[in-house]
Amino acid sequence: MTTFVASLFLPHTIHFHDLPDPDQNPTPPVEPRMLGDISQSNSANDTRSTTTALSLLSKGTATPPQTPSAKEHDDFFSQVQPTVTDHFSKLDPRTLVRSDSHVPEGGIAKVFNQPRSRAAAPLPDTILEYAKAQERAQAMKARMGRKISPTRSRNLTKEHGSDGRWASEWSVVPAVQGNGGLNNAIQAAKHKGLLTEVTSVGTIGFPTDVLDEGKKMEIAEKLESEHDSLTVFVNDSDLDGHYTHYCKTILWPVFHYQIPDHPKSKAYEDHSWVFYVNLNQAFADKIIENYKRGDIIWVHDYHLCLVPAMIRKKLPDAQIGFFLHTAFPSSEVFRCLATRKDLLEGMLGANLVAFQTPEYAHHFLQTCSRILSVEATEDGIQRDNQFVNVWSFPIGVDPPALQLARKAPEVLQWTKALQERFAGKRLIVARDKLDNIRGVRQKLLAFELFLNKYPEWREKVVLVQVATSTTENHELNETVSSIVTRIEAQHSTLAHQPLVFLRQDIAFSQFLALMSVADALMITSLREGMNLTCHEFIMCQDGEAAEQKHAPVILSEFTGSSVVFGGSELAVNPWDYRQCADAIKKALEMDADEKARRYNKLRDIVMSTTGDNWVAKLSEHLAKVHQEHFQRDTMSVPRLSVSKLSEAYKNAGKRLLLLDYEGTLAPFGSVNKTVLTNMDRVTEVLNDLIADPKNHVYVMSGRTAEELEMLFGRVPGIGLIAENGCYLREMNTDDWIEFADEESTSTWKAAVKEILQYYCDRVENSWVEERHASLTFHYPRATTHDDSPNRQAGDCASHIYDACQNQRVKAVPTKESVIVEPMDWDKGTAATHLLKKLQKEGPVDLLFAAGNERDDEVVFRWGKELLDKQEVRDVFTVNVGHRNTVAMATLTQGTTGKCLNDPPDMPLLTLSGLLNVLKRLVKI
Ligand SMILES: O=P(O)(O)OC[C@H]1O[C@H](O[C@H]2O[C@H](CO)[C@@H](O)[C@H](O)[C@H]2O)[C@H](O)[C@@H](O)[C@@H]1O
Repeated sequence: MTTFVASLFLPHTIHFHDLPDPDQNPTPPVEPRMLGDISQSNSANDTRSTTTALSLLSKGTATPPQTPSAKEHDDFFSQVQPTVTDHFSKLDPRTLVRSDSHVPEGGIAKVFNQPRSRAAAPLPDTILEYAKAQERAQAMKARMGRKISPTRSRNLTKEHGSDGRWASEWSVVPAVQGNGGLNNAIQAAKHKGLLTEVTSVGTIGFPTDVLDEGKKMEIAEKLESEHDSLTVFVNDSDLDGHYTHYCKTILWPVFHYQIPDHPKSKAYEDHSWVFYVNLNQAFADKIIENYKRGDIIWVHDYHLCLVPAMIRKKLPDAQIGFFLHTAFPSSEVFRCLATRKDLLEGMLGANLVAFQTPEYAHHFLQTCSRILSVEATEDGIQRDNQFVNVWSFPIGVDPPALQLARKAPEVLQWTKALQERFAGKRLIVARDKLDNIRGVRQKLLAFELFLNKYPEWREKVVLVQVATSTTENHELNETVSSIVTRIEAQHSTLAHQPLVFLRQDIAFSQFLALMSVADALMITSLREGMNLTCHEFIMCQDGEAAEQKHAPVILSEFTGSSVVFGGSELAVNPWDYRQCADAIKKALEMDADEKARRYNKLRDIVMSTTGDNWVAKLSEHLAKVHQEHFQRDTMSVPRLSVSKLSEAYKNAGKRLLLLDYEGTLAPFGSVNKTVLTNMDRVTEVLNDLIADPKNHVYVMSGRTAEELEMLFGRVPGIGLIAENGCYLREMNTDDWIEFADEESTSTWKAAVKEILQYYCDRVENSWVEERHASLTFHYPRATTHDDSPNRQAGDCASHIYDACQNQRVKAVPTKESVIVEPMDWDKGTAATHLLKKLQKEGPVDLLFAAGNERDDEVVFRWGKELLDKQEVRDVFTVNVGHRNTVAMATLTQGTTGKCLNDPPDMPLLTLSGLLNVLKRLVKI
């Protein structure tokens, strides 16, 4: 059994040994070498706008430490680009990487010798132009009349200028980009034996059009055989259009609450969607091609939202999990995406959609409810024929591997060097990507305010901010540069420079050392899925190296980590500069006891919320829900075996028959009309059934007790379950048992009525139907094309879901209506009540339940449980017809005793087919 772990970038990539063309790749290729080997200065612009400790050293009074060498020491502060090996721990065999792996500015080709994109750039500006280009391409393809063969493609590559530079030696190296946190978690789980056969699925992270098919195959084979990795190759346009365009300019900002409202933004009609679709399809195809029955598929992050549904289409029974590592925004933000429905539908192809925090999961549920008008429960999304579980469980780091990595000689050397360098100063540290989401600008402004507000600290504190960047964001760069310059101009003295702003990444060993010597960490992301840098910081503060500093963590309340830390951090709102400035002061002035108290809690959390535990819990949960889904599905797949049913019926001493009314015994009618159809046949069958004293026959319905009494007045003595289980009239009695408590019903009804009235005022022809224990919002649609009432209904359901969370009511969107009813009572609870009572007088041997709607499924599931627990010898559940589609009515059989997989002896039945079955039974 293989577990596929699909993530945009594989944990490994390729480094070509050939020297690149200096015009294309200005940086020389990087072979693995020791720390500090490369000395590379910044661009003029960067040097102008950043402060470095190198300059600090030249101005300052501090003596450079002797170990590591002065050159190495200078390298740290002169923004040296780390080498390949610097990104990884040199001690840990699991290739521990930094959780938050950042691609260096200028792209991955700065680190490895790799080809550049051959995508035709720039992409067309508008959808219209894009469509025309597509048409032209299609026409050309049609004219050519055949697919390009690999040989032909090789020739084309030559014709198009491949100079063979990518044809010779290459080696597999650990990737710098990608989700380091995910890779570490998988490694840790493998190490612990929680996962055995894992196959990574991903791209090698660079454009491959220039490589010929043979080379691609060679690479794919090596990665598969030596690194358990399946390589997804897409063309350069798809890779670039997917990642740089759709992911980075649209999804990433929106998932982090940034709606591009710039007038020139094309975010909402961006043609790059097609590339997103193509790349997702390539991932799905690769997995489908390699899948074997029983395998498990995990799809990771926002780059691959469509993959679950694409796989589900081809592999209906596969066990698929989707984990979103980033934040998931509120529905108000998500609904701005033009492709919102496709993205949600894509994720809902999974059995389990999981998030870092309950808040993101809640947003997702609410968004599905509003945008897709589906029923959202606490546990997931109910769709017509499928339930998708929604869950949250936070990722973590790998503490043992980090502890080991910290013991590397370089880390210890750097720790010592930094301690000496900053002796007598208090150090606030941070490492963030320089993009609009990580709040570096806000942090600098808060730090500036701190220096202005608390002058007594000016000479004593240093903020070391490592700011890495993946994309060129001139506007942000300029803003940040001007703040850095201002702080420097205002607060630097001959003897002291309060800000060290490093515009490039540092090596992993330097990072670990920096985290170890710090007096506080400051993270001010405006939104972030988790932020594992905080977790790494906490591990680095552990033990001797940190001299038990127990340094506090100043952390944005908008990160998943803040939720996990539960208040032991110093939580800040990054937009509130005053609060952030005060938090810096608090961190620096915190007494030892408070520091230790907070630190110990944080340490316990990080030690228990680990990456391997995250893998284990997600795997467990996925297996559980997949099994549940499978059971639900098998309930309605096999057809009813009438011979088996007849046999069981004959042998039963006591039988319980639960028959749904509308859509099962009789067709659906108008909601206003009580008498829907000629009831003669139904009445006759029911009277025959209750004439047998072995039979306990109940009709279940959403209708009120009064309506049911009227409808079944000609079947005296029949049992009735009204309002979907809130009321019960036992057989041969006149009294109704009222399960729903009147007082709490009137309380929630008052609240819900107000909400429904709001929607009634906005949706034409809508109205509210009141029953004793439920309220239904009806919104007959004027035309089938008009989606707005559906949207209003989705909003209405999610509004109720949010407003009435403590009132134990659920809002269920159905066709042209939203039903609001109690959570605690349903047809299943009424049936349980009945069965218990009957069992007091001896066993019930046969349960026969027939229904057609979702509210009948609780009874089907309950029946299955009874059978599993052997509480009832034979259970037959019958699902009549397609939901809400009487014309298509079929009869299928669900959970049965011994005949789950029996061959069908009743192929297709209409509603009246059920009556025929019942008639046949009474004749036995
Ligand atoms: O920048 P991308 O290549 O698009 O990747 C997105 C980020 O992925 C990783 O971060 C995400 O996962 C982390 C672990 O679950 C989580 O802590 C973080 O909040 C998520 O955004 C990766 O660590 C980042 O470098 C990437 O930017």
